[in-house]
Parts: sequence; structure tokens; C-alpha cells
Amino acid sequence: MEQTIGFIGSGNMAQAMMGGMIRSELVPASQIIASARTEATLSRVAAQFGIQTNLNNRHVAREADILILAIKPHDYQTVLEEIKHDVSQEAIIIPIAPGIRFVDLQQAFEQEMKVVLAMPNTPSLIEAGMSALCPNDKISSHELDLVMQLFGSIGEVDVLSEKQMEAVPAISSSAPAYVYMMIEAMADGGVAQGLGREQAYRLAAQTVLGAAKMVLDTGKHPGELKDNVTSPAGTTIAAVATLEQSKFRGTIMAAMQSCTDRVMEMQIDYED
Ligand SMILES: NC(=O)C1=CN([C@@H]2O[C@H](COP(=O)(O)OP(=O)(O)OC[C@H]3O[C@@H](n4cnc5c(N)ncnc54)[C@H](OP(=O)(O)O)[C@@H]3O)[C@@H](O)[C@H]2O)C=CC1
Ligand SMILES: O=C(O)[C@@H]1CCC=N1
Repeated sequence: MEQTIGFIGSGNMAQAMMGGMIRSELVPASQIIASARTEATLSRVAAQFGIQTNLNNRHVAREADILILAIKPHDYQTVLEEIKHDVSQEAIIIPIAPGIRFVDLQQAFEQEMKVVLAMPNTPSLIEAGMSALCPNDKISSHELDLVMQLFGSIGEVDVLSEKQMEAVPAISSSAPAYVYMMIEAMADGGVAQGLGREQAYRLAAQTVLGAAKMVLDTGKHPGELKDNVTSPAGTTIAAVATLEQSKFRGTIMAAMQSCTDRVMEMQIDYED
């Protein structure tokens, strides 16, 4: 890919994305330019990834053909105000924050720019990400292909409506956190039953990976795959019964609803 990819913000998510893009060899490190709030972060990412860095957001905004806004949601308004005269009409702007909508960019730039809303996740670092994308009307099919190729280099990609994007943090972008909690809990359970700590993480993580791959590769209903593990009066059903009594599935669904409630709270209401 010959475009220059700019990142405003070089934290966890930006590093996962730039790391994945470079690893996949779609984008050479020399074509990535990033800014951050502090020089300390920039020195770290320059050393780690060999990319160009600059403390000046306006410089990055001017250089980028594809500009990824990898700052926290509450920093958007300040940063957009700062760069609004530096982004070319031809550049593709990609916000990756929950609660950010097309209307926010339209308000900031006082005109419709080329925008693709994106919701990636941190497994992008190892090219196992899941990203949802939503282009606005200014994005041509060729430009959408380009952005899909970029996110496709760090994992899987789906294109959704702006409304559907609100549900993505709960199921995909924030969701690795719950899966890590489950792996940690499974490992704690293993340690409680006498396994070594490292061995317990390995057994738990590989099991989560294998189960996820079974769902994706076989296309079978997760309930059927669960039934295949569950012998009459066996060990698995004993564990399943305890999970059901503790409202395991209901708790996950409630957590996801809390996540999406938070997305909605973060949206700016311009009627105020
Ligand atoms: N982490 C995740 O799993 C996911 C995150 N996101 C979204 O990605 C965005 C970034 O999140 P994340 O990477 O986790 O956050 P981090 O806190 O790790 O990174 C934020 C980055 O923004 C930089 N920054 C802060 N203020 C400015 C500014 N005024 N100008 C330029 N850079 C600035 C910080 O610089 P410094 O390091 O110098 O302080 C830091 O590098 C958020 O909107 C988040 O919601 C989306 C999907 C998943
Ligand atoms: O918690 C957050 O703000 C970000 C959004 C999605 C994942 N992490």
C-alpha cells in the first residue's frame, strides 16, 4: 500500500494497529507517521516500530492520506479543532472511539469530509483483530476497499451501519477484556486445583482459542458444540449446571448492555 498512514495518538490501540500493519507487510514502517501527547511515548514507538513520529498533530494531519484518530473520546473535540484546517479534502479520516459519530466530524470540520468510522480491537497486534467499519457517503467503493485492505491486514473486517456500530464495543472492541478475565479465572481455578501458574494460563488460553476456532471453522451452533462436550451425568454438565445457577450467560449479556449504555452516554447531544 503506498498511502501514508497517520496516527494521532500512539497508545495501546494505535500500537496494536501499527504493529499489525507492519508485521503483515502491507504498510512499510517508513509510511507510518504518528503523534502523541508526550515525547516519551513517541520515542518508545519510534524505537519499537521504526515509524516516523512528530509531536505536532497538525504535521501528522497534513502528511496522512489515511488519518487514524487514536485518542480517547474526551480528547476528540480539542484535537479536531486543532487539525481541522490541515486535513486534505482527499484524506480519509478514521475515528476509532466509541460514541464518535459522523455528525461530530461534520460539526468539527464544518463540512462533510471523507470518514470511515472504525471499531478495532487489540488482537490486531497479532493480526487476529476484529474490526467493524462504517463509511460515509463521501467514501467511494475504491476507498472503502482500501480501508478494508488496511484493517484486513490486522484481522477480520465487517462493514456495518452507523447504528450497528454502537453495539460493537460490547461484542468485539471491549470484549477481549472479558475473555482475558475468563482466562484468568480459569487459570486461578487450575492453580487452586494444583496446576502450575504458567501451565494453567497455557491450558486455559489454548482452550479458549480452540473453542473460538471450532465456532468459526465448523459453523456449528455453540450450543451443539457444548452438547458434544457434555456426557450424561458427566463432568462437563456438573460445571455447566453451576454456571447456569450463577447466571453466567445472563451476566455476560448484562455486562454487554452496560458497555453499550456507556457508548450512548458518550455521544454528544447537539440539541443542548
Ligand atoms: N484499547 C482498546 O482496546 C481499544 C481502544 N479504542 C479506542 O482507541 C482510542 C485510544 O485508546 P487507547 O489506545 O486504549 O488509549 P491510550 O490511552 O493507550 O492512548 C491514547 C493516546 O493518545 C495520546 N494523546 C492524548 N492526548 C493527545 C493529544 N492532544 N494529541 C495527540 N495525542 C494525544 C496519548 O499520548 P501519550 O501516550 O503521550 O499520553 C496516547 O498515546 C480510544 O478512543 C479508545 O476508545 C477502540 C477500540 C479498542
Ligand atoms: O474502553 C475503551 O474506551 C475502549 C473502547 C473499546 C475498547 N476499549
